[in-house]
Amino acid sequence: MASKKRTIDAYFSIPKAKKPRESEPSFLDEKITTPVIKTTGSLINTNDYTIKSTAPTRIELQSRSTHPSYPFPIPHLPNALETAILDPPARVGRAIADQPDLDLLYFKPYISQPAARQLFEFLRSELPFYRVEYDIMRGGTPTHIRTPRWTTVFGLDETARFETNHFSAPGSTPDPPPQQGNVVDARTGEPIPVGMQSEQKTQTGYKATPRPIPHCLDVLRRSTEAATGCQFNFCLVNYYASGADSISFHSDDEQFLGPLPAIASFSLGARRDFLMKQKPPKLEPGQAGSNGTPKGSLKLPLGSGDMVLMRGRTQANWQHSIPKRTGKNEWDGGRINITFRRALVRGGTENYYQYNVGGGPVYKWNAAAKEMGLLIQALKS
Ligand SMILES: O=C(O)CCC(=O)C(=O)O
Ligand SMILES: [Fe+2]
Repeated sequence: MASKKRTIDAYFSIPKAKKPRESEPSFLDEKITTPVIKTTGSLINTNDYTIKSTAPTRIELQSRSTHPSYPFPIPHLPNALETAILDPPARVGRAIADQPDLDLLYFKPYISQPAARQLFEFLRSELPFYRVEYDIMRGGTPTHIRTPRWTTVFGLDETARFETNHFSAPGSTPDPPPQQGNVVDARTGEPIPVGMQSEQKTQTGYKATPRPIPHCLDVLRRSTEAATGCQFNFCLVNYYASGADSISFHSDDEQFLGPLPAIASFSLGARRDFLMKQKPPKLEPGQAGSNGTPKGSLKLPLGSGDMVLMRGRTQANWQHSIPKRTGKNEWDGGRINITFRRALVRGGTENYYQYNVGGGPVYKWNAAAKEMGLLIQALKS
């Protein structure tokens, strides 16, 4: 999925919504069953993610990230977990660069096992999730795609920032991020409208309604920046409820990330295989024959707490995927993937919200039913 060549002007304007990442035929996507929506189950947060010895105090529970763009407030991490995450990585990263254009740094693990388990339970319980659907043309045929995993996203590209008012709530953790408000131009500080409907209006504002990275994920973002020397302004979260959830081969090579993007990718929960394969070599114009067979490949069985930094020429030359798992491996208790990225221009913000939040309903983990439930129905019950 190499990006098409674009002019500089096009590069700095809002691109048309890019490609969906899924390349499975639609019948595969349709096989993903709609989650059974429980109207009786309560979605009130029971904090079932806590490990007994580090149960949050009442004060900790009062500390939450709030923002008009959030469907509900998102609690801060329990103090002990926050401290564990702010510690330097449990192991130094191992460079993997033994194949052409491959440049990885593999922390195995980055987060210790108990902290990774607790973070998994916390994020699954506390974040809003979406099952995004969209229509595309595939080989000339209109195709409906149902993203085969749960997704959510937070962040804003480099051209803008969230206005800060430096208010910190009583009982907040020692180093709270300032309360974050309106979206403003990074250079001028002028307010930028969000949630714009018409194409014309999106020249001045965002179609998307960007969400600030909540404190619980910002702690990990800051730790990752310190450990890698890279900067990140976006946080994408995938939840693979079982082996039936997946992500097909793709590259995160969008132009809005710039030419050599660094992407930090965390795994929490069940172990899943992360497959990488080299892109087929490009043909010179006029060159006859097939594209040739890509030679390079790699399999990393990512465990809870592991982090892979993909950098340099990796996205330009390699694809990656989390394939489905069937049979006895299918019911694995679930896996969360968190990626930190740096989007340079507005097109990145529009793309990420379109494909990771979309226009459908909000879901939240239902601890009693042990599945995602529709938020709106749970609140009514
Ligand atoms: O779940 C993973 O490890 C990979 C996720 C991924 O490739 C993506 O979100 O772009
Ligand atoms: Fe990816």
